[in-house]
Amino acid sequence: MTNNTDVLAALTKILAERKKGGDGDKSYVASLHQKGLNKILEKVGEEATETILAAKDAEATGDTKDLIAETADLWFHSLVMLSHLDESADSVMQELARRFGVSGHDEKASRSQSKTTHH
Ligand SMILES: N=c1c2ncn([C@@H]3O[C@H](COP(=O)(O)OP(=O)(O)OP(=O)(O)O)[C@@H](O)[C@H]3O)c2ncn1[C@@H]1O[C@H](COP(=O)(O)O)[C@@H](O)[C@H]1O
Repeated sequence: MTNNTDVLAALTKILAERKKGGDGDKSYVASLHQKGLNKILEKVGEEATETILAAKDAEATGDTKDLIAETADLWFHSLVMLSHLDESADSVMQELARRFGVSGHDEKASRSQSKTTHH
């Protein structure tokens, strides 16, 4: 795999295929779908915690190797979660594209403004 965007697209395709079917003994992703959403969410939570611990270690040691591996685990399991709910990375990329260039502070202010308008 040469291009980072290709990896995401290829992985998205494999994840969709695994969701349609697959032998849980041979495929980790198929086994997660068979175990169900709670198991997938448990993995997302576990990998999020491991990512946080790795980030603290990276700050202390300057070594980011484990941080990169744990973040990859977290992203991967988040993609399985999206796929389980018939969503994909593409929707998340579209949401990030929509937000692109809008300051986080401005976006938050517009959220509270629309809340007051609705009340
Ligand atoms: N990117 C990944 C990927 N990243 C992490 N993992 C797996 O995620 C699992 C989670 O790691 P853990 O250490 O938490 O595993 P564990 O302790 O055995 O898990 P539990 O028993 O506690 O649930 C490991 O088995 C890893 O191998 C992945 N498994 C698959 N992929 C991709 O998904 C594709 C489809 O995979 P299969 O469905 O297995 O063919 C592969 O070709 C890869 O591209």
